[in-house]
Amino acid sequence: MAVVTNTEYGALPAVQITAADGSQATVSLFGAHLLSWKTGDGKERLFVSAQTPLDGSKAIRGGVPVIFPQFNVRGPGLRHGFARVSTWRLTGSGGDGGQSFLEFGLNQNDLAPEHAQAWPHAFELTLRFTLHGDALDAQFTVHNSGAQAFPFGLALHTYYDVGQLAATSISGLQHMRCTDHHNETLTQEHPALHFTEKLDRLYQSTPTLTLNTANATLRLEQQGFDNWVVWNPGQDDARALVDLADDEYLRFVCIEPACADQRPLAAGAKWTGKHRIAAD
Ligand SMILES: O=P(O)(O)OC[C@H]1O[C@H](O)[C@H](O)[C@@H](O)[C@@H]1O
Repeated sequence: MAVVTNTEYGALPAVQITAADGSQATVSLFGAHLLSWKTGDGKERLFVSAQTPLDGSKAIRGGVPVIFPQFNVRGPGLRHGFARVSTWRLTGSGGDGGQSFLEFGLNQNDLAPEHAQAWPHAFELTLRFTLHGDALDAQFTVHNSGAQAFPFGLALHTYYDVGQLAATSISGLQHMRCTDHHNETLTQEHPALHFTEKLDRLYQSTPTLTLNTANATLRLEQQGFDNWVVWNPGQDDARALVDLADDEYLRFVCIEPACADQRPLAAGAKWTGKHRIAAD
């Protein structure tokens, strides 16, 4: 049986689930933010900055920030949206038979007044994390519970602990077109994407990618998302981020299933995206 406990991460109330095989996930209610995912061997798979505030004053730098209702500045509202700075509800937990889950919900009644005013729509977000052997599944649903369509963008902005950036690469993007941070469109020629400088790229989605690090291979799968975003700030941008130590950029990459451009959701409709991260 899975064991679910209430805990704290920094000053943030969090929920921890431990599966029968010892794999474990810790999620703060602030942002429904996955802060730690350990596989059954005890290995931490996610990166969290040592400099990030953990008191709800700011979005958390690391783990899996939930981005909604807009990606970055691709919309009229708050950069990367309000979901990562809102307090969600735990709506379910439990599991057996090798599947242990935590589920979180957020709707318009949970929002701070300034966010509800800036984005005046009725909605219900559901995010379920499931531990499944050496894999973690995230299922993200957006329900338009109002009477009018609304536009949205989103992402699961996952920070992977890669140990050494220089020994890290991503395969599965060869021949894919992408847009970089200069807004230039290019085609990736090499089979593997390496990190030798700042990288901020938006690719069209593919069903599967592989993240290769010095110590691990992770297989990333998605269904329902439009894009993969790949980000590492590089040395100069890392220095400018107050919630990241100067050399921490050498320890993580973000690989994010996303719907970066705003898309409409009709009244009563639901969008669902699925993401699986499987360790070898
Ligand atoms: O600093 P944040 O608001 O968390 O954004 C962090 C990063 O998110 C995404 O990966 C974007 O592609 C980057 O351009 C951005 O810098």
